Amino acid sequence: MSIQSAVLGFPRIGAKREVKKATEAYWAGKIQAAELQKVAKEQRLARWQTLKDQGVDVIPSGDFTLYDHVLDFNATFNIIPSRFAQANLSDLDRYFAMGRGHQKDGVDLEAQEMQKWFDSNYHYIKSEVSSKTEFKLNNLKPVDEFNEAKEAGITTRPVLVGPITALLLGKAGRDEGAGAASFEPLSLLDKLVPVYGELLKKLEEAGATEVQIDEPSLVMDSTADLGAKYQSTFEAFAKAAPGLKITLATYFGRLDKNVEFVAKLPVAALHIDLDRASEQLDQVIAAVKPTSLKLSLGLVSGRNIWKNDFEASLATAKKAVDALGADRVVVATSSSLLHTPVTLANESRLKPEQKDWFSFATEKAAEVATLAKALSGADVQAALDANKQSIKARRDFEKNSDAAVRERLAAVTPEQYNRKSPFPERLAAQSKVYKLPQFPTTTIGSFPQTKEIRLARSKHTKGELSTEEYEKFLENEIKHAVDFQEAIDIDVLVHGEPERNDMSQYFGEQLTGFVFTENAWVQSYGSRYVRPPIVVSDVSRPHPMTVRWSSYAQSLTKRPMKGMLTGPVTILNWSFPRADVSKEVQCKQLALALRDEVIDLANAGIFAIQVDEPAIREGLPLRQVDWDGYLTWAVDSFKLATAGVEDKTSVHSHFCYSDFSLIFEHIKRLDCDVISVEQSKAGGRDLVAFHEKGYENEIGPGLYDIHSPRVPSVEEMKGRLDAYLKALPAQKHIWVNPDCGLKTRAWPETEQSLKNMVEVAKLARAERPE
Ligand SMILES: Nc1nc2c(c(=O)[nH]1)N[C@@H](CNc1ccc(C(=O)N[C@@H](CCC(=O)N[C@@H](CCC(=O)N[C@@H](CCC(=O)O)C(=O)O)C(=O)O)C(=O)O)cc1)CN2
Ligand code: MET
Ligand SMILES: [Zn+2]
Repeated sequence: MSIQSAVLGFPRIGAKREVKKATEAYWAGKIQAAELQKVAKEQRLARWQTLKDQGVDVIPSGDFTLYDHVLDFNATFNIIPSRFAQANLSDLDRYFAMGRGHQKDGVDLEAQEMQKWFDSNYHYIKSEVSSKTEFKLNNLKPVDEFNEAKEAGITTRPVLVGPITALLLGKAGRDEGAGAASFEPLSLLDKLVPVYGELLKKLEEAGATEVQIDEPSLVMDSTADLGAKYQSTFEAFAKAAPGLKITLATYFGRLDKNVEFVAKLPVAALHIDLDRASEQLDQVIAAVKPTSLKLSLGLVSGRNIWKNDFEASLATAKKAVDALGADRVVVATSSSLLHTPVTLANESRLKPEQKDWFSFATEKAAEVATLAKALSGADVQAALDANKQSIKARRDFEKNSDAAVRERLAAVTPEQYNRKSPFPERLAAQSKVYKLPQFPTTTIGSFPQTKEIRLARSKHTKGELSTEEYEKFLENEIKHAVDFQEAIDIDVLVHGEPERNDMSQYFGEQLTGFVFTENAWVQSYGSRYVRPPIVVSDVSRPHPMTVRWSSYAQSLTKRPMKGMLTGPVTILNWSFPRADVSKEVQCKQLALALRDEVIDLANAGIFAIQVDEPAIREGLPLRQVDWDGYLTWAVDSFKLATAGVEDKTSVHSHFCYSDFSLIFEHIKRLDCDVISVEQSKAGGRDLVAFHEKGYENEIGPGLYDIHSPRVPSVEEMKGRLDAYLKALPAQKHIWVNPDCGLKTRAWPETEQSLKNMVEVAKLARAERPE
């Protein structure tokens, strides 16, 4: 009996970022839709061929996307808010408009809200549903892509977002009007299921024998009471397409008690994540044993880049084989591989001994295939031996540690976690340094990362531009940003971050203990990708990282300059962490490195220092019982990084991606002088908690969405500010700022948007004199 290997999903960006380049060229009007579709097709074929070449048995289809797979789901099932449905746009432009907004030829559409995909740095587009949503098959993308693969000679397993997860991830849209606050997206399940069943039927008719339905929500507390809904849903699917074998995929965490109802569902196989939650294996085996379910073992991580330890994986798999029999076991990736880079093959600068520690998506596909072959009794001894050697070499390296870093961390005292005085005293001390107006205006840090900036950096990396020339270039950029902010009358300035390729990678590149890559891009949202640095050993700061740029910027102006750092939790969450040391230790090592930087900035005369922690919320464990453990070390790390300065220095932080109400007490414990939060798409939803819990420190709720090129009008932002003021009636100190940094924007829209924003602050000051 041979055991099958399966890959749950593969990166869709292309090994050389082909999809980014083509979509951006299309948006810029440089290529036509047909050219874009041609690139998309080439990429789909290349992905299938890669997986086939690596020896994978079960190859996914339908997981390719030009923007986001949840947006694809919405387009297929006609979850299209009326403002998009009514717009005079092609289907493709309507699709992109839903993801990124549209402002052209008199059409002005705000993008839909983005949200983090579970605990990852991937963002999906949040569906807007309402009682007016009419599910129907608006397109047949999953069937078309299945057919496309079939024509290329590859039989695939189509992948679909599960209906319950899809609805749980959505929200009541504007079309619901006044009833939106009480509208439950899940109430639409009964209407969605028959249409979903129709799609399954069409896949079956097209010749599919299997389908993968992703229900990652099953690893969250929110599904504990949904057993009956899952049961009726999957019963309906079994009826709609009786010939289709369904693999119900769960990932990113453990099923816990949900496994009791999940094991009874009328599906063919259950997939579990043994990378994130290996502890669930015994419980799951016990639950599925009496049934006829197959168990798909998620052994090869879809979330990190470490080479799989074959010996450990095979031991785990044997446990399942012994309990269930070989015919009921599948070996798979833990989740889709979209969170990992495409291939190690394009990394030429990693030292060979380091390269040998890693596996990216293509290499992971080969790992799954090898594991399945090993379990099926095929002769893969050479591969097993090579793997054993690599793992041993890594373990040997991991024995090294930096004594100075370890000793410093061990010697940290409780006082080092806290500012010297409480907020009101700090505020008094800070007001003596700079007297800011009411509704002070600021931005979140970055200004447009133009083509010129990227080109200069790329030339500098390649040695075509000297360090002196590059730094002169950056100074000019900073000067331009400072002059602009003064000209439009911003109160607290930033230097604009032109020197950074990415807010976490930039720090990773300057700290000891990280390695970084050349082409290892991972999709963050739409056409925006990141190259997460990799933590391989103890972390320390060999030299100041940002002081030079902030000091230069401050030298250009009398207005207060805000220094700009990425916080320890965010650097860690946006890196690939090492696996041999706890995240807490890695985070606190980062915190100590940043603490020195914060103190250096203050000593250089920087008045305000913003330490961004946009990823603190995303790293929140998926099960609530695990929250306190994480939040304790995460918040402590931020405090350790920031509390070393005197009262007169203003510590800011910034958070994007809403839903802070859940972790509000911990946000409070950060004890920032000022925090800015993304809020424009959430319409003030998160501010309720700040009011109800009596938050006293200063807040800057974002006035406009920066992910979209559209320019918000004064009226629009003034309306938003008024709504925020209503939600925060007792709050004395409200800042006026955008939702997030402006790096993905171009200058023309940035100039106009910020001018409008300053106008809004001035209107508000006139209405509420001090
Ligand atoms: N890590 C991370 N996660 C995050 C964020 C973030 O800023 N960083 N922000 C939130 C939203 N996510 C985002 C993710 C990426 C980008 C983004 O702008 N990415 C850039 C790449 C940034 C980068 O690393 N740029 C490098 C390399 C740029 C490049 O493509 N260079 C060219 C050469 C220059 C040229 O000719 O243009 C090349 O290599 O071919 C640089 O500036 O140096 C992109 O996709 O375009 C923005 C937001 C949440 N998660
Ligand atoms: C994703 S949070 C971004 C914060 C950063 N300071 C910026 O302005 O780009
Ligand atoms: Zn942000």
